Amino acid sequence: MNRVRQLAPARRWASSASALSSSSSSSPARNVIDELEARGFIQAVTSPNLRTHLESPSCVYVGVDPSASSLHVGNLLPLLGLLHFRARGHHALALIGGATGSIGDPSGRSTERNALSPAELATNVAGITAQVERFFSRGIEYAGRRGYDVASEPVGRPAASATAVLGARGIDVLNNHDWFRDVSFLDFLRDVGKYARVNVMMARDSVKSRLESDAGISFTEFSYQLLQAYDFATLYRTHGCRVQLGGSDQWGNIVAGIDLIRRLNVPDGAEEAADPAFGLTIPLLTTASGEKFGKSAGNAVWLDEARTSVSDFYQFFHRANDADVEKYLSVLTLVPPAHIAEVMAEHAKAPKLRAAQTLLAEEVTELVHSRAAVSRAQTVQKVLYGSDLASLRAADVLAAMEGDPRLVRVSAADVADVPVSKLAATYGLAKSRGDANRVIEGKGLRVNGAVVADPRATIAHADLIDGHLALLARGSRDIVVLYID
Ligand SMILES: N[C@@H](Cc1ccc(O)cc1)C(=O)O
Repeated sequence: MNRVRQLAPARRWASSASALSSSSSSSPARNVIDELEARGFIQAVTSPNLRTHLESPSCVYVGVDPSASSLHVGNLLPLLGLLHFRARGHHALALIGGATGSIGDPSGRSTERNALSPAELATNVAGITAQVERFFSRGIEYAGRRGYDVASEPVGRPAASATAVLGARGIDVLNNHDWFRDVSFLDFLRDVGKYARVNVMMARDSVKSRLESDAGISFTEFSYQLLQAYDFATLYRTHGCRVQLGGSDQWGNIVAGIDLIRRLNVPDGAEEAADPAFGLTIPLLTTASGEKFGKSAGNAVWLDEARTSVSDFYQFFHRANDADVEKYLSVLTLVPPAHIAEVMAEHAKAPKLRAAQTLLAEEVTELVHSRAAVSRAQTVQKVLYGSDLASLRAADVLAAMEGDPRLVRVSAADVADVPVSKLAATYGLAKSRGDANRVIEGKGLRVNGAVVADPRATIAHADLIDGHLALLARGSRDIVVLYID
């Protein structure tokens, strides 16, 4: 089940990674930092030297803890950040926190987490690992379609010792349990804890805010920062990875890693010539009204299609507010900034057409699901919004709405000569025929887009879309699609 690459256990790790500057490969076309900055991806960097560092191919990592069995749209930002690095010729590592996920990061949380059972954790690790793999294989193809040179493997061969472990795709997915499982508690206290200063650990935002609360913080969560620091130091040693990317709440953990790398690799008393490693944080994505991005009516929007259907996923982005859509296009898609500007200018002329939201929904759905998923989602969209109904193909609707309870297959005999008020009641659009009659009287029922005037009207074959479809809609929300064989 554990499909990630196995690493040699990290027992001794005092040797430093070889210098990146010795790499003779050609540099990526454009400094990824400029691109990330232009797109509003950068909250803070740990050193101004990061830009120079990234003139040469480098290795960058992002960690994801498996707190659920699927990622949600809120996880997209760091993954897209990593994709930008890969698309600009750097080597990207996605780290699944099989070990850290059993501890729980206190960053950005006001209360202690409930520990996951080992079985839950294993399910989550498997789910998220597969999803991250899929995200990057689709992401690399998507980047290729948006004009990035991703066909060749990244020139990033940061450390001589890393050549053996860096995969040819330029993206690797690792699991930190692969090195933590061989580290004993005593090893950890001796080799890592010795370098950590408790006063510094207590001053981190994630810990400080919890120390002030009545419940305090457990020793377990307090130690989390050291685990993440150890990851960074391990990837530095095994992969020559010198850059970590994370959400803005990850600043303290990233800095803890850089401190540890420095203590382990810069001999006591030596001048710190250069930054041994770097961190870069991404701003928290919020809506214009200040809410955290990624919830739809209080529920997370998942990347797993079994949890959030492709069409709900598409609709979530299609519903983005005018005030948010430009920012989302910048950080959640690889549409070039100049094109975003054009679309926004077009959008400003006729916001009702939702040109910008359509582009956003199309791009993110293509990136996360596929191009075929975009057309399926758009078919469902036409059905739900009653737009351009005449262009619908019955077979497409069947395929796009497969498994959707709003799609009902019936025989011609089920519908022939049956008054529409009865159909509405039978298929759940009204509580009873009386209710249906009242809705029809109030001009609240439509069949294939046309308002029903007479409750006794029946649906003739000629009324069907593409010979098979009768879309019954009550108001703007409730809909039943009858597919008549
Ligand atoms: N702490 C990160 C996940 C992470 C885990 C391990 C790492 O090495 C890095 C990051 C988070 O909660 O988002």
